[in-house]
Amino acid sequence: MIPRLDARKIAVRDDETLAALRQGAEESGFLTVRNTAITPARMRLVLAAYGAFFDLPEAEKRVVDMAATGSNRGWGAPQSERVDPNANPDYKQVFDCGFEVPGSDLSVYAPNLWPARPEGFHEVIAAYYRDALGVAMDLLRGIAEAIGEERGFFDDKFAQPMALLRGNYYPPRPDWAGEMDFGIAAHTDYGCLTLLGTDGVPGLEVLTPDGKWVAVAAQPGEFIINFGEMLEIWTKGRVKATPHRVRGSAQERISVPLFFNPGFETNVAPMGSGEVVRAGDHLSRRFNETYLHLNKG
Ligand SMILES: O=C(O)CCC(=O)C(=O)O
Ligand SMILES: [Fe+2]
Repeated sequence: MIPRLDARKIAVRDDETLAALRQGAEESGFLTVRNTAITPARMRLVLAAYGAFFDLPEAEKRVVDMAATGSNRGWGAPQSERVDPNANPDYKQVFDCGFEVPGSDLSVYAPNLWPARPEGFHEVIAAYYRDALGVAMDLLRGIAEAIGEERGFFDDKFAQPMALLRGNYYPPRPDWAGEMDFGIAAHTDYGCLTLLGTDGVPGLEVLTPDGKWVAVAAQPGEFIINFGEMLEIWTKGRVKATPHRVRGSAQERISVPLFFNPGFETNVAPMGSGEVVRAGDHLSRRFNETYLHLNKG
């Protein structure tokens, strides 16, 4: 149901692989990709860096708490985000970093907040951010082709991507957790494409068209790819933004999504509609709805 692809075959435009890529984008809204430029060993290093950060005493994480800022850079405490208004705030913790545009007063391009420890965290994560952007862009070129656009259709729109890299830490599912409590509650991602690395522990569940939640797992080095609201709007519903969630289990878990979003001014209105929906407005609205410290309502 969820296509499992080889990035090397996407690169050489293997017909069968491109057909599976299209099917993943247009039907389930999820697929997996292995053999990208990011090796399993590299991914384990990144997961270990996030793990060491989340292990720090809370007081140290508070130094880079995004709640003290007007943007989403740094640490997000448990219950700091509510992605589903019908569920309780998520029990996960996060660390977010993103694309910086020096001098910009847009919060989506705000400066990153880096913790002093663990040693090497900034270097490991920033280097991964850079390389993951390249992998995501390559996948998006494949998607452009799969939906009948020029291969370079998205290139200029992603020159200053509002790309957000997140480390998610899910502790073992708390014993107080009830029906309305999730590691991350049901949601669709807000942007275009999400490149998700995980430590291999199961937990992600994806909603199928017939209303069933199915588990999707991948080992470090294999990525789960899904698509977000902007790309669904932009492609007139051709590419699917599929709901997903993590309830959590007795095993702790780390996942690392890169949310790959175009530049602020990019028009993501349905292609050819003549309407205007600025990517930055959509993303800012969704951030304001879901991060409790940005919630003005
Ligand atoms: O942890 C996962 O597998 C999914 C995380 C997720 O959906 C998100 O951060 O948007
Ligand atoms: Fe998500």
